[in-house]
Amino acid sequence: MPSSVSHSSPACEIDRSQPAVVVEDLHRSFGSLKAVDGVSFSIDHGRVVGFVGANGAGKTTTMRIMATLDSPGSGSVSMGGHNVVHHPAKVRRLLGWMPDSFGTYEHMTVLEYLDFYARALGFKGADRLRRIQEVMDFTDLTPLADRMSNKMSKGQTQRLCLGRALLHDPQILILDEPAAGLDPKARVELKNLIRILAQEGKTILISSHILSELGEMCDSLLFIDKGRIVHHGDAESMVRGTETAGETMVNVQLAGEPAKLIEWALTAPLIKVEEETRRGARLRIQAADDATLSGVLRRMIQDGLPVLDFHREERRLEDAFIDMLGQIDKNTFKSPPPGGLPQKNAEDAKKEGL
Ligand SMILES: Nc1ncnc2c1ncn2[C@@H]1O[C@H](COP(=O)(O)OP(=O)(O)OP(=O)(O)O)[C@@H](O)[C@H]1O
Repeated sequence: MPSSVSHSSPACEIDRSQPAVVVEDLHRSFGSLKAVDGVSFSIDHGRVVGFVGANGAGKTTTMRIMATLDSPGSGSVSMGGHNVVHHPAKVRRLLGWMPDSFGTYEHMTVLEYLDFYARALGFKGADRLRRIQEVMDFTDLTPLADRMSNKMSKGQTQRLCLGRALLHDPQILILDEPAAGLDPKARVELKNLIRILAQEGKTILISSHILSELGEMCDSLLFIDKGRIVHHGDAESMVRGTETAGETMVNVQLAGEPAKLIEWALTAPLIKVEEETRRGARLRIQAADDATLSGVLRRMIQDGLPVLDFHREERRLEDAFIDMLGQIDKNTFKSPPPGGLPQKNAEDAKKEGL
């Protein structure tokens, strides 16, 4: 795969005296529903920012306004120094938009599809053919040039959609869920393309539900919930910021029935079941010191649990996000069964070396 997809002619003038993207107090409602409710953020040139939020949080609505496809109720958005409402044509010239779903046309090959959009963008003659070839090489679509565009795999279709968005060599890219539905190999390929685009200095806003991948790929993460930005920072500070002092997440695997571990954890002091896993569970232990953690392991073994693996986990971005929103699924914090052993309080348990 080639290492670059830059084009010699600039797509549109871009004002570098201000951030590439500035969103200020953006609102957009559908009837009584406030889909975007006072969103503000900015993105510096050449940064890759992940846009994260639950279904219906307001990501697509925000991105569509940024891409000039919808109008704000109030507030303002400027892309490359151009206001999306006052100068949509300028914004479109410097912007590549990859929607979360897009239509391909029947009876149109990959080459014809890209050619159609290249013509619409004003490319002419040899320049157009050269540009299409550059984009097909970059997205690894050259071997598929004659393939019907509506008869491709999801990964190939996403590469075509990205290729279409790159034709005019935009400086800013907005990618809405580009990795959705891709298998692991296709996700890695897409991630590599995004990494190269980032190295070329493009400003990229990318939404996804796969937080761990976004954490690796992005300089910072923008978290949105119910139409409001709830955090903007790098993945590490996000994880640190939501860390609960004195807690440790431990992943435990058993040789036998995982249910035994869950049953045991329900009655054990200091321990909550964060998530049941195929062979055991992730446990949230209200302690961070070695003595207490080794005491927990000792107690498991004394109580006859066939422990195969017991290790501290790095805190996951998903956990941090859920904690931040205060949306921990209460079902994972099960109460002791009726008639079960009473929970000791944390202080008592610590005194007993647990
Ligand atoms: N055209 C529309 N008409 C009515 N409601 C809409 C419209 N577009 C979006 N909404 C609503 O606005 C809210 C935000 O939707 P949006 O698509 O922006 O969320 P999202 O974060 O992109 O979600 P997802 O991850 O599911 O794509 C949702 O409740 C959605 O149902």
